[in-house]
Amino acid sequence: MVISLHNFSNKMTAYTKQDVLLQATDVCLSYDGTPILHDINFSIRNIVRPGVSQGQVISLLGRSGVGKTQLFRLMAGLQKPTSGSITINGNKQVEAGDMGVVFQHYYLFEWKTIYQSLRMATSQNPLLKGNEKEAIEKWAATFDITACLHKYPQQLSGGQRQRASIMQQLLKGSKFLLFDEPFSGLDVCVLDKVVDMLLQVSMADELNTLIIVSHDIETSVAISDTVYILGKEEGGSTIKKEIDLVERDLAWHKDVRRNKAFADTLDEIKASL
Ligand SMILES: Nc1ncnc2c1ncn2[C@@H]1O[C@H](COP(=O)(O)OP(=O)(O)OP(=O)(O)O)[C@@H](O)[C@H]1O
Repeated sequence: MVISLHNFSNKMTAYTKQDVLLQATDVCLSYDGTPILHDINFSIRNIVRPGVSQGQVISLLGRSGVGKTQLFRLMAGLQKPTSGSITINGNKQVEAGDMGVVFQHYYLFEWKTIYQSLRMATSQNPLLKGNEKEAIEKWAATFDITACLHKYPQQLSGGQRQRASIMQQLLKGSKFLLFDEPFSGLDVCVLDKVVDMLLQVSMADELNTLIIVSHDIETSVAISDTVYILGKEEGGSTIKKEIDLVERDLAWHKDVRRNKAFADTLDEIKASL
């Protein structure tokens, strides 16, 4: 069923939301009886656009200390909720390794060249069997790090390390990619490149699902289709608001920041933090 039609720049954009890719159900987390997260419920669905390989981009926003990192860790399978569940692809409880996780301090093996690290990543992906080298070279060209492949991480800039780190997760074959503060500490030009790169990754496969935890509200909203706002309540933090940016015709437009509705949405988000 087609949910909605949008008219932008004379182009009609039809889309449907189909299978649930990730489901959080009644998730609670406490430490020594102190509630941190409470009653977290949301589902991420596969967005399907005719003729476009459209992945999903979700941002998780909230004030400092609200519990974003804790929810990130639960989604990454690095920690179990005290109660409730997070499942992917039907009914599979998420476990460490199911998701590609790109930490803020890009984790690469310091004693291996970038190529060696990436080669290790490809060995975990049966779909690349026999084409590992080609896959590495293709993504390296896309991410503009071909010249870095035979260097060690300490010989790379922060931006190059970040791109290598994202490639590492992509080559493992993870459809879910979790990003912890991907925009922090980047200069404006590099930030634009990272945004472009994330959009390319999201559109590389219809099932690619990027989940971004960030303090940079404007950049996050500009590239997302959905925003979740985590807010504090008596019994722990919970999702206080979900904003469907596709419904608002604010997703998938390069110049969205010039749109008045975009500015209004930023104001709305800031007011609800
Ligand atoms: N191991 C732990 N034991 C007890 N409390 C913890 C533990 N880890 C985190 N917390 C608490 O959980 C709450 C949420 O922390 P979290 O790091 O998820 O916040 P955040 O939203 O990511 O903050 P920031 O934006 O500042 O990184 C905080 O009150 C923190 O003190």
